[in-house]
Amino acid sequence: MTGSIIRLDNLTVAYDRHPAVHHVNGVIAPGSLTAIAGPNGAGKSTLLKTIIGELRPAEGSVQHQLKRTEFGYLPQAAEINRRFPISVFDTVLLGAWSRSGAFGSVSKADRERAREALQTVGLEGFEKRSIGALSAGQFQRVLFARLLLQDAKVILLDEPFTAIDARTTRDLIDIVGTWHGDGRTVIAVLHDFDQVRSHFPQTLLLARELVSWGPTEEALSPANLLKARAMAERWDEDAETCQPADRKTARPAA
Ligand SMILES: Nc1ncnc2c1ncn2[C@@H]1O[C@H](COP(=O)(O)OP(=O)(O)OP(=O)(O)O)[C@@H](O)[C@H]1O
Repeated sequence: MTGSIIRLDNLTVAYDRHPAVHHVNGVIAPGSLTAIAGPNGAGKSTLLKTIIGELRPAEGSVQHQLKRTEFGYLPQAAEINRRFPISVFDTVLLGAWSRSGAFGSVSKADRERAREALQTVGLEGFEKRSIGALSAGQFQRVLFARLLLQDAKVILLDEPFTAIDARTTRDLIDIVGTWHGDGRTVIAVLHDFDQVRSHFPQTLLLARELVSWGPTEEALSPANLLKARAMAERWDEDAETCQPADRKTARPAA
């Protein structure tokens, strides 16, 4: 696997000048399956949001040739409002938005695809249920069905298996494997190192700065994990401006 679909060039992101991600360099290879790991507050969600263009870099850049609609993005569960009165089926159909447009009608083919996506995630028969009346695991399945319908080139998942039981996690990991098999590029923020080691060939270990990026076993070596922990212990939440850090260059995903 060679080349890059996304390039991070000296990427620095800050909230009100408080730095959250510092001077990250590296590339995501097309078709790669990458985990982003690191302690709480390491900047993992910030990095995903910057890649999809929701946040703007304070310094450096994210370079790619993709349209926004070619990114599929699953935010952390806590960021999604489930009180909105919308059915499971209509939520899945939102995945077809890039084809139908904001006010266009959804094609018959997309309605059929939505039904198939619900079958794939094991939620056949849930079409009319309101999303507020689903368990956390069922709702996560709905969001995966929406991603299936979206048919994105690059899929970013922010803690997709947090608070999800083992069986649902297994089913959703299988879908991630299918996306990888289809040649899509998948990037997921994960906290469970066993999951990362078992299913994600590449890992980016972040502690505001890049600690390591490459084949998972190397990236998550005991020395790198210790380093990430030590960096997290040194964080100054009140730092006003981005302090110059050693520039670290990541290796391209293999
Ligand atoms: N909207 C925001 N406004 C101000 N600061 C923020 C905002 N979002 C995140 N931060 C801060 O940026 C830093 C990185 O947060 P981020 O959510 O990216 O970390 P994370 O690695 O995803 O953490 P976790 O594992 O806890 O989800 C933290 O110090 C956080 O408090």
